[in-house]
Amino acid sequence: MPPPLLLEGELFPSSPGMLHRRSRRHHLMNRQIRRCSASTFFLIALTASYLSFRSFFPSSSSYYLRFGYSWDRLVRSSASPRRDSGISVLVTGAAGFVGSHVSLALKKRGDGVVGLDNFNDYYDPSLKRARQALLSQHEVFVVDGDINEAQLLARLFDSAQFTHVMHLAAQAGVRYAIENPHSYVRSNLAGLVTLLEACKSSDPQPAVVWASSSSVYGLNEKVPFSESDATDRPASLYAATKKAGEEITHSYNHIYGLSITGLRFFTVYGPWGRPDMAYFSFTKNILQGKPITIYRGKDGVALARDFTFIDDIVRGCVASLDTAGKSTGSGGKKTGPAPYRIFNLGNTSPVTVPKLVRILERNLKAKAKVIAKEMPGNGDVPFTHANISSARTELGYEPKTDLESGLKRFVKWYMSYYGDSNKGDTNPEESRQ
Ligand SMILES: O=C(O)[C@H]1O[C@H](OP(=O)(O)OP(=O)(O)OC[C@H]2O[C@@H](n3ccc(=O)[nH]c3=O)[C@H](O)[C@@H]2O)[C@H](O)[C@@H](O)[C@@H]1O
Repeated sequence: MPPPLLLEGELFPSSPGMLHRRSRRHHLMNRQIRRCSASTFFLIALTASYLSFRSFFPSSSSYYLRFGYSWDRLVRSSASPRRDSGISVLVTGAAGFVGSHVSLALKKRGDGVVGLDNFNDYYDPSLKRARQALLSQHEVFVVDGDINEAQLLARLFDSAQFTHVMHLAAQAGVRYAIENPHSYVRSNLAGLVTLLEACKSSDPQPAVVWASSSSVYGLNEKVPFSESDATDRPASLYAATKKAGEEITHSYNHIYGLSITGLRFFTVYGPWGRPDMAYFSFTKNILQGKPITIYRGKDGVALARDFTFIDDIVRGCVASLDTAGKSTGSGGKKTGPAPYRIFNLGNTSPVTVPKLVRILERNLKAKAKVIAKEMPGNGDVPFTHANISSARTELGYEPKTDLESGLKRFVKWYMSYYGDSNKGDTNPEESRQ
């Protein structure tokens, strides 16, 4: 194949002058090509080393977003108390129902608060984002992360000196365990242990207050339920994981000197509540003219719950933080005994589910279309009733809100949040009702 014309002319010039000029041009071009190759090589090498540097981190951009200078600054500033002798609290599940309320209450009285939440889609995550937005208005920083991320927890404890951890992140819901048992193991067992490991290794160790559940009483028939009652007959996997949590926290208290307070919440309800709970989904269905199912116990007996209003629960949580003794461990070793406490936080006045529906009907000015069904054997218990003497004595806990006034406040919030647009339709738990 003949060589290209231009090249032929360069190699066999028609005149010496031309040869000279062409040879200089040729020389210059060669130099440019060499320079080009060198810079191309340099660029390739640079890109390669950048890429291999990036691969050290799970995701470089999220790494910098999470652990960059401004992330640290946000964590530190959010964790700093604004009052003398204020406490500094890491609240897990901060975008959840109880977590968001407790975070706000602490921040409002001048304590430092950093939230942690994985924003999972067990129920409508947009409600969790709305709670986060509210917290952000009050300068509470909520970190997007999971309690199973040991590296993240270690970094949080490095960035701020938390005096307390309010552990509320969990897989909630009694009946959903039939559908997704592993999410209970992941959050309520594995996540709990990862969090306790971080607490035990932190120096100084924080005091831990965490959410257990009234469901640990399971098939207990002695009423009202007292903390000293047997809790060895759970009726659901959810209850079993909460009971296991009480044992797990006990072992961390015993071995590492972590100060532990477990709170057995009794069916908490109120504004910004959880859409998977009966009072919430009943409200939505009544407004939409859809039927609701009311379960009945043996021989048609109405089921009852010791429904407890969120503000009362918040007071109990804050009092638990305030009275929690210090952890005694250091460098992963206990230096003396630390407090281990368990309290019922209930309302002490159980109300039947049909009565709950009647109160909702009055507040919503609408009639419920009721389907009555026998309670399915999927983890439910017929009734709950809290003895709160211990919480009264040790925490000064005194519930102030009856179901009538609490539901009134819930309905007011529901109407202002959703309007009558029935926005609740987008909730994933819809399919679970
Ligand atoms: O106190 C607790 O420890 C627990 O309280 C609630 O669990 P639960 O009391 O079962 O609350 P709901 O799911 O709101 O049910 C309340 C009552 O309504 C009944 N119900 C529920 C749903 C339904 O469609 N129909 C119905 O009659 C239930 O059987 C129950 O008696 C929470 O969902 C748990 O996360 C929490 O740990």
